Amino acid sequence: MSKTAIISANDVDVFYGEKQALNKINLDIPENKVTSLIGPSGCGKSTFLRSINRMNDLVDICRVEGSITIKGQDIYAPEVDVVALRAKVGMVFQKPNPFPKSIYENVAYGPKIHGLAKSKTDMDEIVEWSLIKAGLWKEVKDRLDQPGTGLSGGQQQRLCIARTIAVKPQVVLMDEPCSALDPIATAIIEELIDELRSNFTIVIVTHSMQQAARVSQRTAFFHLGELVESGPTKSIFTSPEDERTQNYIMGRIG
Ligand SMILES: Nc1ncnc2c1ncn2[C@@H]1O[C@H](COP(=O)(O)OP(=O)(O)OP(=O)(O)O)[C@@H](O)[C@H]1O
Repeated sequence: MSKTAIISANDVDVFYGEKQALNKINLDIPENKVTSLIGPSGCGKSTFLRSINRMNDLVDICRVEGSITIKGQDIYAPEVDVVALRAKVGMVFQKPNPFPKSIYENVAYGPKIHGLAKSKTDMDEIVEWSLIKAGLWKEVKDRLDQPGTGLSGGQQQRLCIARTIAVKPQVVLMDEPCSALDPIATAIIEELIDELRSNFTIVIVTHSMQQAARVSQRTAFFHLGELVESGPTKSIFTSPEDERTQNYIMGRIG
């Protein structure tokens, strides 16, 4: 594991039943940077992302082998509390999915179940901090009691980001967080991702190479369940070492 890596995947294999979706993945993910996972459809990007917070545990037929460590701790060790792990490694999904509750309650939910606020004042502060960090505070501060589902798609996605960061995770996983958004909402989220990396380590799956180039410092290219290469985003896009990466970047595959 390199010195600056917060997440380290070592020989990770993932199977769905008999079918192997990931083959011997070795990847170090550095702290306080944005790492994007790119590659053609079905190459295993989401599977890898979901193995970082054990979301794959929810799929009965899914089996993970090898090891993934976060700050040196094996997240698949038997003593790991998966609920606590998912607070430490939060996730933002493709489609904004706020709870059918108020804006305030959407953000307060995580801190409440993890006992992070001792008083209403504490909770108010956490909610405000999270909404500010998610770039949503100004737009919603006068209507915190209104339903989160009443916001626009882009605002809902920022609400989901606020909800994720409210429990102060170390890592935020994002699975195509802009794919349901228009270009303006996408640009706002991309700017936000750049700001968030000072507090969090971000791993993002994206189909858009332009997005990977805009938001990430590191890029990992997956193909048919293999990690073909990874490195600084600029090098991956301007001088990839492997022909498969080159072909993907030139639009010849995927
Ligand atoms: N729940 C599941 N059950 C069975 N097979 C699955 C499941 N989820 C994914 N797979 C298979 O694992 C492989 C990798 O899928 P995955 O969704 O990780 O790829 P991806 O690169 O994220 O694709 P996309 O870009 O289309 O989202 C595919 O062959 C897919 O069919």
